[in-house]
Amino acid sequence: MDIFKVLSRGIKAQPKKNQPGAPQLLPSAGAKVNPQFFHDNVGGSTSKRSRKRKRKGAQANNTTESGDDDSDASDVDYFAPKPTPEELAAKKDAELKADEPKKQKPKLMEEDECRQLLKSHRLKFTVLAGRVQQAEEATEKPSKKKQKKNKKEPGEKDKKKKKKDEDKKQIYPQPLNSFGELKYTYGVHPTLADNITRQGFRVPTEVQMGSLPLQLRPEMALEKAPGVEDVKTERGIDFLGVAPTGSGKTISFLIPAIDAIIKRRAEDYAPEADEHVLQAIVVAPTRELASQIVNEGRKLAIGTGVRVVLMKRTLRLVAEENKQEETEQEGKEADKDSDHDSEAESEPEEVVGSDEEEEEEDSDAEKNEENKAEGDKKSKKERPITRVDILVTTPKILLNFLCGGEKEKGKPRIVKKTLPTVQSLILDEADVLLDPIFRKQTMGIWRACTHPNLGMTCWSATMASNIEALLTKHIEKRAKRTPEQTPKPLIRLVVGLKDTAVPNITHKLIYCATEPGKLLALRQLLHPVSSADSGPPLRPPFLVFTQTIDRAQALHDELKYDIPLEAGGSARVAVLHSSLSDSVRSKIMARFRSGEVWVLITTDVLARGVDFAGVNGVVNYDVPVSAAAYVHRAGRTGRAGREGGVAVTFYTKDDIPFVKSVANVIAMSEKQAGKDIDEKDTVKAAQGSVQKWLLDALPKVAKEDKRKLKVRGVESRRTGGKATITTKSSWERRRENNRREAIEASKRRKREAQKAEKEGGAAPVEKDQEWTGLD
Ligand SMILES: Nc1ncnc2c1ncn2[C@@H]1O[C@H](COP(=O)(O)OP(=O)(O)OP(=O)(O)O)[C@@H](O)[C@H]1O
Repeated sequence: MDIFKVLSRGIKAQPKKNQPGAPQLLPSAGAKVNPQFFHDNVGGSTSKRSRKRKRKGAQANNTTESGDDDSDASDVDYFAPKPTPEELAAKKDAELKADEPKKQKPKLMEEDECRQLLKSHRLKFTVLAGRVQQAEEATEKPSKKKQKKNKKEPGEKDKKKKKKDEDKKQIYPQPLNSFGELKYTYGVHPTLADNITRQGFRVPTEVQMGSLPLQLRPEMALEKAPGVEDVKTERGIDFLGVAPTGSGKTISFLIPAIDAIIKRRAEDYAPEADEHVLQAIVVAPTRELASQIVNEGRKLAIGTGVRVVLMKRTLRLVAEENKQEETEQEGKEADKDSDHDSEAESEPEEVVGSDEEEEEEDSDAEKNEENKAEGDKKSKKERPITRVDILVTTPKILLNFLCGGEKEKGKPRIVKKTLPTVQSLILDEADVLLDPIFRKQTMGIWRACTHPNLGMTCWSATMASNIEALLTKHIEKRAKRTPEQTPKPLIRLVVGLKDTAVPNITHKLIYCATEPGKLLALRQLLHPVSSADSGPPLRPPFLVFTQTIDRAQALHDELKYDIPLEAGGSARVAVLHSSLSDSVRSKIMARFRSGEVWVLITTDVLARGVDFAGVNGVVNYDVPVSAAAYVHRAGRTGRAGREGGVAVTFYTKDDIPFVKSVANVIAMSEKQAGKDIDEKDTVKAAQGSVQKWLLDALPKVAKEDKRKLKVRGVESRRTGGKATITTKSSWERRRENNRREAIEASKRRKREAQKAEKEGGAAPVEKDQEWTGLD
């Protein structure tokens, strides 16, 4: 080793912050983050506990900024003896133990303190359904005349009333102050609790603070809350969690699911019984997200004996035959009562959604696997049943199992099997799972879970009110068919403002006059000429979203040689979409996670749920088709409270109908982050990105058009034409077309000549088919 080099490292002056060469605050820069989003000072003073937490957080931030954190000392002192890995592990364990509160009788917070802490973290709980009073009122149905009259009431009045009612329903349950409380206050199994701390999670995020006590021990969480006399929790609760992207919703549903299984197993222990009984199903819209959930679940379940498995086509589960008549009847009832969304229930047995629009298309690899399996019926019969406690699945693949095969064109599907042992159904990204794209499939799975005490939890960063209403109505209806006839309380937690924000990242809207202009702008981001041109710093790795698979592919073809060979070349740019096979998709994911791929071009298949801790930025090459789509795409950066993420959105004049809603999300995000304080004029916050005068001048888009845009996107980008991604001039494209046509014509002539020769005749003479040369 060069000793001079080592010595010089110790004396080399570190560049100061904000100077060239100084380390930048980037999401991938490290793990020193505070995963909590909000710390408001409520009413001028915060509670003792929250003050304590805030000081802790502030300290962590200060030490990070000043750079004099203890843990960094050994990095600076190059001659200090380095601890062995065993010593480091022992030190970490000791630190974790010191963080835990001593075993003591659970101490609950007083009402006021609780209320202030919840407010300071912007946690808002509402009982959406299942209050005993409500259930009684619901039985006294208003007459049809009265209903009509109510509908005619002026909208403003209705809105005010609705808001008042919602405020009334708000409740203040106990929050989780530290992960240590899980074990000692909420009775979580010690192995599971240890697995949580071992993953390095120190401070619960807001959604974890709010949701874990209620899911684990609802009666205790509501013990000191006022106004909950009519919220009966003996049979558990149903839960709806709406929290920002990257806020830790995954472990919020996995912890209670795993813990419930451990407890049930301990209660119903029978030496001869099968240890693994399917008790929980997690449904996610894409395969990438489903396998990510499996990984998270397995880490949490280490040493607990709980098996978390990813659903596959070839997997066999323990299921019962469905009593078909009963299901039909159920479907008809649901259909009769449906008044706000006919699509949801119009064909109760036809449970599969539109194959065309689905993100989850069958991959070749899976089809081959299936064909092979079908070809050998004998081996299929012999295939053993998979022992599983928690099943993670995409909707279609589980429904195919329940219906006994794939959908035949034009035929309605019947759910032939039920899953009576499932006691917990979890919908991750619930708004998309209950959207028309997946709704019939999700409903089919829900109906197949026939346990009378089935618990339902739904999660997303965005939740439209019609989806929420649909969910509430179905929970209530289902409850009427149970022996108790009353629904469990459905409690909704909203973290921050509902639906609208990605608060901890920088947003940027860039106008490009033409489609090729977008390509130039993207290249400008990749290779900025000067820092002034480059806008916000966008460093690899980053994700680029396009509207369609074809566009993703075309953009990849354009960009793959943009990284110099010396820096990795075309291996640094990759494309991932749903028409690639499963194995290719997972290989690309692994390469992106490991840092080998710097620019990953993709479609909305990666927009939801997928967690890449190191992603520094997101580029919306094509504008997202709705505010929710923007939230999810932009939320792939700045995960777990990491700051420094950037979301850049290009728009052309074709995108005008979408820009307003995107700008509003940006404004809300900045407002939530405290960057803009203008209460009334939300769009003002986005002035840095898009001009307010321009936004004001934009036409309002009709609801129906908005719906069409959401499903189809910008039409010209689907069909190609003007919106084709290419940097070639029209002259070059024409020349290429001519050349291609000439080659094809020549091949055709050759084929025909050969054919004629074989048949013994003369070669055909082509009329008017001369090559006209290059244009
Ligand atoms: N308490 C915590 N402290 C630190 N990091 C956490 C904590 N809880 C979760 N994380 C990490 O935060 C990241 C994001 O979590 P997760 O994927 O669950 O977010 P999410 O809310 O489901 O996001 P999305 O809405 O995009 O699906 C993960 O890498 C996870 O390990």
